[in-house]
Amino acid sequence: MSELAALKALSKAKESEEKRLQERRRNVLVLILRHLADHGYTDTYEKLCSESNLNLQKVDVADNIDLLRVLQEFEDSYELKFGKRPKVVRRLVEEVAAGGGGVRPRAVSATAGGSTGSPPAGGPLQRPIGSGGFEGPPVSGALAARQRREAGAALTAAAEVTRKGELLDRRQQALNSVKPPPEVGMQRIAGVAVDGRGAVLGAGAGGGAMSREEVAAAQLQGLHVAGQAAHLSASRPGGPGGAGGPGSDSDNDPDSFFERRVLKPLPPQLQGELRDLGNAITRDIFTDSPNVRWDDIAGLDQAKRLIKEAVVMPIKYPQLFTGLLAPWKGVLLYGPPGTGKTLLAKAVATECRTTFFNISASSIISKWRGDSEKLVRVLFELARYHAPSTVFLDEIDALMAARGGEGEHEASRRMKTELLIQMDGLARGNELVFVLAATNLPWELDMALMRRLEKRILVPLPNTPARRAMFATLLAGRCAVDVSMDMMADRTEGYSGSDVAVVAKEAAMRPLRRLMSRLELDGPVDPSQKVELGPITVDDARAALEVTKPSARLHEEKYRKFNDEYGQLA
Ligand SMILES: Nc1ncnc2c1ncn2[C@@H]1O[C@H](COP(=O)(O)OP(=O)(O)OP(=O)(O)O)[C@@H](O)[C@H]1O
Repeated sequence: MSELAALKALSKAKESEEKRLQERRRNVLVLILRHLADHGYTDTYEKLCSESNLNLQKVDVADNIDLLRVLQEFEDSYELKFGKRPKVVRRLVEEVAAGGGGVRPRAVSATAGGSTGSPPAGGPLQRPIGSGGFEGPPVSGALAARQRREAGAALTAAAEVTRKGELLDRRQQALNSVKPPPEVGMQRIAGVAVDGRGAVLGAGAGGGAMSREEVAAAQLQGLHVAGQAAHLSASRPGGPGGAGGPGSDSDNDPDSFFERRVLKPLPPQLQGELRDLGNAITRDIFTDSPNVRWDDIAGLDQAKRLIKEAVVMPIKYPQLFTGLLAPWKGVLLYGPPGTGKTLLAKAVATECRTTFFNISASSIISKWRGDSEKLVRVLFELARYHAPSTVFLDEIDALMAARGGEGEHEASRRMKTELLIQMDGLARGNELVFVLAATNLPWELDMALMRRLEKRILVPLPNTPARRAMFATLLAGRCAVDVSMDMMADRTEGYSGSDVAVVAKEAAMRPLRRLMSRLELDGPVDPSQKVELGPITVDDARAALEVTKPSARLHEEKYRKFNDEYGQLA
């Protein structure tokens, strides 16, 4: 082949490569447009149409292709090639850009298949340098090469900016550690005080002496942590009570980011006031997992088993639960107050990663009185839309006491009817939407509702081993060696789980009270003196048991009778 012919062939090959690249860029945009349209991101769709000069009236994806499938195939082929799933998305943390005061995302972990560097300044939303966009004439080979060079230079500059930013960040951190701003002061104290399970409180982390108020505040902070152990796993990082809050441990765990649920935008059929209601309900949806594990709930083995069978398994293995074995759509959890009904519902949502709608009857009644019928409709619409979902209706008795009673408000009657209609809809449909209703007064429920809550599960008072387990967890590391968990468990027959938590808190308060009164009497705190929060003694434990009475013994006989008549016995 002559030199000229070789050059011509080369240039032709380049041209067709350019063409393919252009086509690929356009295809990506069309795939994104289709994805946005299918998933209801209408505003973004419109915007992208006008920016890219494309729309789905002009072009559309070919049959059997969509973005999710493309991604899935990429993941499969990557796994085949490298023996592991690719990490497609990496977590970014937002931080104040050094110097500029703006917010820019910064990568904290690398993608499995990607680079470890930070993205260019400006963040991932910035149009990639050299992309050329779909609009405009095709990019020539020379131009593309120049763009690649420019892109390389821009990346280097961006990396430089990031490095400088990090240096500034580090300097800022150093400054902060010397002179904390007022709101950080409490965290500094808490850092010392949280260790307060029999811990030693000394000088603050900043090196300065702590004032008496600071020590007291720190103590209270420590107590607050104990108070959150209103729940067994409060001491677990990211556990309930602190789950998902800003700065919580789960925030620092890269994997918890991937557990966070991405909510779709509201369905387009919700318009006007229904849309407002939809927005209000969406705000109450847990996007973070409620973070309650089965093991966090002491005892209740039978209730756990029945709930797993009724709700968890059908979500995990839907193919086994069809026809006659179609899952129950309504489950009633009933029993004395404070026995773990809410915890059980949260555990279902955590274990199954369902969208969790937590609606208490009192909020429907107080917040939505006039609109409660519409609210119920929108709630179920959203639950279906975000399926698999669990709708937890707490205090259902307040909502669904027998209908038709004297003085029953018309709006309330309509709301109840709507709830029944919606539950019938669930029973007929195939969506994985479960209603978990909870009540302390099951005998007051409307019979029509009872019929729809097909599975009824008693959540009883905790037995002795369960109470023992609760005390052991709640008081871990706080007691003197001779405080016996068995004694505490034996002396709390008839107490509910939340009563047990109150006893534990009351016992933990006693050493704190002693410390507080010493602080009050002794005058200014000498920074070199160690201030000790002593352990809970046997006397403390006994006194706590003495002053805390069981709150849930009432109606014992009624629960038994109701369970015999309507409950699930095995
Ligand atoms: N089985 C249990 N294991 C661990 N903690 C429990 C248990 N039961 C109750 N608790 C404690 O009691 C608190 C209240 O529990 P929960 O809200 O689940 O009770 P509930 O049955 O829903 O109460 P109510 O009927 O009053 O709404 C929990 O936060 C937890 O601290």
